Amino acid sequence: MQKKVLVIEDSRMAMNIVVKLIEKAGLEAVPAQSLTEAKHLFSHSIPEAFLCAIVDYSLPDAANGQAIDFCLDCVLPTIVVTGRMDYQTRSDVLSREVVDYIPKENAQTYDYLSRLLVRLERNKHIGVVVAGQDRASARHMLSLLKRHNFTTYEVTNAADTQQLLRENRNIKMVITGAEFDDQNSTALIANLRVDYAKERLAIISVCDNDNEMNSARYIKSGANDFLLKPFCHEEFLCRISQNIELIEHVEALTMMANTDFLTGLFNRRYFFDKLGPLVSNSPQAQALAVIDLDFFKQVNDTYGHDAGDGVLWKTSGLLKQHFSDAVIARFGGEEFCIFLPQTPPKLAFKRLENFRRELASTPMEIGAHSLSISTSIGLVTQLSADLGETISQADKLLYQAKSQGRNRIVSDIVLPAALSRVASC
Ligand SMILES: Nc1nc2c(ncn2[C@@H]2O[C@H](COP(=O)(O)OP(=O)(O)OP(=O)(O)O)[C@@H](O)[C@H]2O)c(=O)[nH]1
Repeated sequence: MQKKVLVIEDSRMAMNIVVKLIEKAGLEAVPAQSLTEAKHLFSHSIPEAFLCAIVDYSLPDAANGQAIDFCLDCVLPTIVVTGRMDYQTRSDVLSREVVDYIPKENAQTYDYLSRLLVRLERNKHIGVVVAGQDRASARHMLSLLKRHNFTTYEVTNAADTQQLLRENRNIKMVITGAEFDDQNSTALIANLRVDYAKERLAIISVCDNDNEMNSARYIKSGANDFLLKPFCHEEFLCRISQNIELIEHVEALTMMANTDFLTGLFNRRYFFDKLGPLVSNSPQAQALAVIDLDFFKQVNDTYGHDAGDGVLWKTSGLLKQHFSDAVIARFGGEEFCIFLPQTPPKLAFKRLENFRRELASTPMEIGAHSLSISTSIGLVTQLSADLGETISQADKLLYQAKSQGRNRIVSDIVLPAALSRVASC
């Protein structure tokens, strides 16, 4: 369900901008020009439907932040956007449990707000561990993180930190302090780095301001960033968000580098990187197949390149359906490669045969056309320790499948006649 954002703002211009940002973030704006209108709208809504509220500090019927209190009483994560930039207003806003305080200073204000909205939705799926902090600091940090929708964990010793990371793949950040029961902070950071690269897990060290050497020690032990105590609410959250955003950028780039844009399947390079070591360690009980669409050039020539793309996309979808436990890659053009882990030869053949039959017997609806598509498959069940060699062997078997008439599997296993017969489609 599309989440809603309550906006309480009396300036028509600011309202228009904020509503556009909300819609751009894929959310639904519920605009109110006064506190009274907001109360009315909210009382007629389902509270759980709201992601957050964006509130002007000063409104005609709520001059001193009463709209903020209303939203907080409704347990709405509240972002305050205001033209008032004086110290008193800022302290007054930040003394409440708001998500953030954003002064309307320039166009960047709205850019920041836009990123914050995206973050609030995404942060729900991101875990942050607060480790080795004194009670008061831990409580303060956890409260700030929860307001930003992060999933939070608190630990007091290094062993629990490592255990938590092993059990929760959603954790992308550890905020370490110096108050560990079993290990010092630099030792924990160095140990975490053995298993988690900087691009996978951000470690932020929070250190006391009384020792200028601490920050450098933590960074040299592997921390991504540090914060000196005492820090302010905004600085803490800006550092957290920037480090999380950096990890997400690297994840997105890695994804782009490893996948095929059209089908979303892995590409050839990733297939070799991931499977090369795996296959060389234990080539037994694995199967690998190269799958190639038949007469695909004719599809392009007859129906156009876009229709060809549609066929590739739909074929990939069917592959994902049939082989959700396998590693599937698009090797290029109309050729796919699939690695089936822990699959005995006959089962591998049967599963590929089911796929081949379904593809060949189900006309593919592409635009106004209904196309018959078939595949030829080369299957290897006795894998060599060298992945490249196995793929060449699968290619040779695929070539045989093509030259024997296409729409069939040729494998390195001896099968009963009934199974190896060409399916009539
Ligand atoms: N639409 C589309 N076509 C592609 C893409 N990549 C390669 N092709 C086309 O795929 C076709 C492959 O043709 P061929 O290698 O002759 O293979 P084929 O027609 O399937 O013939 P056989 O494999 O012998 O059955 C060529 O026309 C390429 O231009 C792509 O990403 N999208």
